[in-house]
Amino acid sequence: MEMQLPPHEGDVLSVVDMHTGGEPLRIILGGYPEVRGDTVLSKRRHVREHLDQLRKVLMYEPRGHYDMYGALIVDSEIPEADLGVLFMHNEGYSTMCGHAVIALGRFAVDYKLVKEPQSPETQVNIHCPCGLVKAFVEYSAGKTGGVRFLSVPAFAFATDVTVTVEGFGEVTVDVSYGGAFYAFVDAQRFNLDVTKSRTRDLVDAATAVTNAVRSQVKLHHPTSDDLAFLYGTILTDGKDGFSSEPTSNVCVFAEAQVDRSPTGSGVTARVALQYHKGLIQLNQTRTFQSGATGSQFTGKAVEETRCGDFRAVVVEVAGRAFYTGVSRFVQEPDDKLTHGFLLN
Ligand SMILES: O=C(O)[C@H]1NCC[C@@H]1O
Repeated sequence: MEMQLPPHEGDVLSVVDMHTGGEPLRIILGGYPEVRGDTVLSKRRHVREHLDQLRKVLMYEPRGHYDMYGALIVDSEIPEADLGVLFMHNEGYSTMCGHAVIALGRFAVDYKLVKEPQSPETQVNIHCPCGLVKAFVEYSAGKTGGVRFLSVPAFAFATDVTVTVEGFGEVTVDVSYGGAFYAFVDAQRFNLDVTKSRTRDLVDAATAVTNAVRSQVKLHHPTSDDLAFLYGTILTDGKDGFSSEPTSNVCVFAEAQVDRSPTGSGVTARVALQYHKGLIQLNQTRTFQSGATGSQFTGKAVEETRCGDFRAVVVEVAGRAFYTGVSRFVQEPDDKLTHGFLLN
């Protein structure tokens, strides 16, 4: 039977679904109104203020779920960018997303958003809200594969900051930036293990840390105030010294959303932190494993740079994304739940 659209009213939202290390990415192909704004950052403000109901339609139940993640492709004001992108999740709009860049790199080549793919790698310049991210997509015999990307300058913002965390007392955290700001804590501080503990316990501890840092530490970013907020907390296994063994972490971001992947922007921030502490050298590759699914990314600092007054590094992260399907979503006017809902 041929697929036909059911009864509906209004625009049909069409998407391609992928996952990177288990973390979903819903790439929006059509159905969105024009996103106004001269820059990718101002487009991010525009969708937040004027089109947020569409985020809920696509991210929330019944079409999505609590931990759904999305990407909306937009025009970029940077001439060398192949595409601009806005990221969305259960609470709003992120400034950087590594798992999405890994998926979008493949998608951009497969859906011909770049001219003339090159073997063995095709470069795709993706303008994220945090800045230009260069992705390199494996390409041979017409097929796309793994993706590595060079992120925006990443830096340790503050180390050994003590905050008072509700339910846990004083906790010492590091705060680092990898396109978004994260707090980092060894899960042992909460008697938890990122690979074995219940997800709910990891989420509770990480969320308490996020709330504490958000209210007690003032963040700033040298290039834009839009970037100066804490995106989430990453609990680690504490294995930050260089080793050829993988190190595990779990990222809890936005509104207690759990990343299934090792978190590309988190790996970027964690590598910057390890480099800042003298625990790794340039070009020493580490493997980062998701405590949630066991999926892996690699990460290394490849170059020293600056970001305003911060000593920063360019970090390369690599991983693999897969397609899971395509969908067309419709709405019916008498459906009271059409705008989406979440269960807490
Ligand atoms: O890989 C990343 O960077 C992202 N995954 C979900 C949370 C982060 O934005």
